[in-house]
Amino acid sequence: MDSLWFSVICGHHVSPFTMLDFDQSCHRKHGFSLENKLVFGRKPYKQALITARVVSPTQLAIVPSPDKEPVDPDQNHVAWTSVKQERWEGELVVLGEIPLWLKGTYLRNGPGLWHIEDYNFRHLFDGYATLVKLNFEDGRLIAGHRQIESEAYKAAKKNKKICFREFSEVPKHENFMAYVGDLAKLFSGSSLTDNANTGVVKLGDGRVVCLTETQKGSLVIDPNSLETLGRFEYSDSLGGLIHSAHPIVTDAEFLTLLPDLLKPGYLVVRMETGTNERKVIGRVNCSGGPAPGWVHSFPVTQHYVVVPEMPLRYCAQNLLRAEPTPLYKFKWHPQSKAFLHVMCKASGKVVTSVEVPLFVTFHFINAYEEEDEDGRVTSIIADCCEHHADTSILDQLRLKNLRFFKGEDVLPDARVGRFKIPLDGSRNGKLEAALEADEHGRGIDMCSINPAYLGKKYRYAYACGAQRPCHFPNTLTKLDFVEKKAKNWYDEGAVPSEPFFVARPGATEEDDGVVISLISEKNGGGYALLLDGSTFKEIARAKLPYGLPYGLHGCWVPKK
Ligand SMILES: CC1=C[C@H](O/C=C(C)\C=C\C2=C(C)CCCC2(C)C)OC1=O
Ligand SMILES: CC(/C=C/C=O)=C\C=C/O
Ligand SMILES: [Fe+2]
Repeated sequence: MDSLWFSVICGHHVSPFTMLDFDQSCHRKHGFSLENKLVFGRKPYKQALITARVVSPTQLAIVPSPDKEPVDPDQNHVAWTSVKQERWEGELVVLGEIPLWLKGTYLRNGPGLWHIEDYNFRHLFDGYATLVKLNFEDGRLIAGHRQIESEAYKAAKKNKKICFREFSEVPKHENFMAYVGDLAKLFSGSSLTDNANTGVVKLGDGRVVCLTETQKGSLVIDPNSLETLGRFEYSDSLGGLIHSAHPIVTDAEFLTLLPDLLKPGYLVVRMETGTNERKVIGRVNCSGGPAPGWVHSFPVTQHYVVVPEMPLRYCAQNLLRAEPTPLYKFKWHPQSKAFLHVMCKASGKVVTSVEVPLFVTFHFINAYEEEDEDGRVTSIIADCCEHHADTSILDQLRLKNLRFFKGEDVLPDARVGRFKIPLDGSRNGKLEAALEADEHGRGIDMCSINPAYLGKKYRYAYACGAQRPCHFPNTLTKLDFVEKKAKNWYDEGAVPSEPFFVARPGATEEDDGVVISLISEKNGGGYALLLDGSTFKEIARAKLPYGLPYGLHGCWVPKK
């Protein structure tokens, strides 16, 4: 318990206060002292200019980290180190200015705890979910983080071992019969994880849901307390075990894809806001391969859903294995080719399926329709963070690789892949870079756009790029698809998470707003960063009491 952070005393608010006041009141009320451990104020550190909401440390279920004292700082970057404790909340000191119009909560989800007892997980995606919040109001910022209480997480803590199948980790079986029993449970889905560690979305009715690739890993949370409220139960009988981890969510609906591993294809489904019932829009049959391609995400236009069929396909044999394969639950099938299918949202009809060059992507950025002079849709443009049809990025995201950086340039190249899908019956689509990849250091992933441009012609995207040499995307980049230029933000040794764009209410320009990112620093620290959406210059930053692990995707919950 060498460096625990308490989010301070119970039942009262003190703001602003000096460390001395704080320490004394803490001692008076609770009989413990913080011994200058709050080092996140402005210098001198004895003045911790925070407002503390008060949680007794005895109420915190503390998860001690097994990590030993840092030997080599490169191997112990806080981005890849388990979160220090289960939860924390407090006000941060803001340097710069938070726009007064920014009122609401940014939530970010991600895998933040990569060990149980002394067993260390292997892959970034295995970690138990850590939810982070940044609550902005009146230029002030209250931050917090909390572990998501999935069944998988609770069972692991209780039994001191992994109890469900994670991305690459599988529970260890005591004997062969236990293994066979577990396989049976795999088919029913009961052995699959509900560790909702990938994203978080705000539904049109206000419910906030954390998600992962398993359907059972859809968990409702309270965006203020970050408490896990329970499972989001899909009330339909569509079944299936997996879905896209990135549904398209608007105020009106929730669209997602349900891969069908038995009869290779995908169901395109829609859940109307205010309901828990998904209804089938239509079905796409795969054009190649023994199984559907992995659909981590997919794009939509105003009238169409684009269903990607990557040659990186789900693999039933690999699903059954106890030890991870180089491609985990997937298999690379270049001979099966790659396709994009376009489904009309209104009719559920597949209007075209085109073969495209082989590709690998986690994240589609956006898509839109191109029209001729008579307003007829002639083609669809779909953009994604494309890894040059190379699956090695999956291996690069093993914790062993992320924790080892000796200055070598090992991040595989990536580009903004721009697909052009003709709607004139042609059988082939094109794939080209939307801009010179050197503009963003030949690394690109973790993207966001102005949500008002979802499915529409757009000019800007925000993402993580690369400043070489590096082993992981280490810049924030603003992409301009008209000028074909990028603006880059970089802080040496820092690992920034997905830049998230929030539009200024009433804005008319696409990039009028702010970009939020959480930064994990090389010295173990961390801060929340706000960039101007237009100039891409820093407007504010606020240091966290300690650096947080890397996180994946976020959402914005505006203040009501
Ligand atoms: C990316 C990304 C992956 C990750 O996924 C987590 C899980 C638990 C995935 C599990 C599975 C597959 C990837 C393939 C099919 C089977 C199944 C076991 C459901 O979180 C991420 O962000
Ligand atoms: C971290 C990442 C993918 C996350 C998926 O949700 C990719 C990083 C580099 O491309
Ligand atoms: Fe993702």
